[in-house]
Amino acid sequence: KASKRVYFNNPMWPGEAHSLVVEEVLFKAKSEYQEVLVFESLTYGKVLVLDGIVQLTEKDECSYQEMIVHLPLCSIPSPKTVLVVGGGDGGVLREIARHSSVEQIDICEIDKMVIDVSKKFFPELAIGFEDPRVHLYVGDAVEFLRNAPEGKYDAIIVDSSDPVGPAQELVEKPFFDTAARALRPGGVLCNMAESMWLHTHLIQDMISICRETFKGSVHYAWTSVPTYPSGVIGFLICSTEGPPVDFLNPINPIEKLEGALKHKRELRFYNSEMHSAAFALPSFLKREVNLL
Ligand SMILES: NCCCCCc1nc2ccccc2[nH]1
Repeated sequence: KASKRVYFNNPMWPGEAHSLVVEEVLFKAKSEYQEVLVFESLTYGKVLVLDGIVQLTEKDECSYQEMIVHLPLCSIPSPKTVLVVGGGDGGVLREIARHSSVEQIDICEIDKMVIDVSKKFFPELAIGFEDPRVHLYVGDAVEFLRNAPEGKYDAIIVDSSDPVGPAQELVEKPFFDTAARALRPGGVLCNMAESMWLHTHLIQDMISICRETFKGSVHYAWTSVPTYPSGVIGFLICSTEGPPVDFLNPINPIEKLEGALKHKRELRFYNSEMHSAAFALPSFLKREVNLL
């Protein structure tokens, strides 16, 4: 069976391309917001692509999903209310469900097709929607947050796609202002924050906005995702003014997480050493972005 190769060229990574061998295309359609593609790859399992950008593969999604959730949630004592912006594939919900202190998980995803496609093709991620603490809102997160009660959330996780489509508004100041207002004092925000190799200007812009909006602390952390061009993705992690948050030394030890397993799947990437290491930054990045 001849398999073909797909090449991912994109203005987000000019001058380079990432490619994967395709065994079989499983789904391809245009939603109200973006093109949604799912295919079986030769070596990374099933792959979810939105507007030509790989969002996740079965093989390496654990790196992104576990780090974007446990870096913030393991940094605050017993998180209870969490909001997910984006995250329609369900992987972030699956990871939040490991925290037994969490009582309510709101998720605001704009594109229903992403949810339906994940439930059909990525059951090991969409399992996150089965947790009884999850409340799903399909709509625009800026609108959702404008109507959210002040100080409602302990943590907000922004699992967005790139700011070149429906997620454009999730890197702009109004969004950060509404997120800060919806967080309790000492609450934490964790956003997907692109690649240190490719997007230091965008990272700097986000940091500048967050330094104004979040009077607690602002940190950049990163992880390895082989199927993201440049091989890494970063996270911008902020806390509002209030009880200080020490992101570099997780207070919720990993044992508590393992113990809270609801769905019998062990952590494949996150642990407390990877947590602390994620905040270690290369010298060029420390020079190019003002993190302290
Ligand atoms: N919603 C999951 C995160 C999606 C991130 C996708 C992504 N991965 C990238 C790698 C390099 C440049 C831009 C990128 N955008």
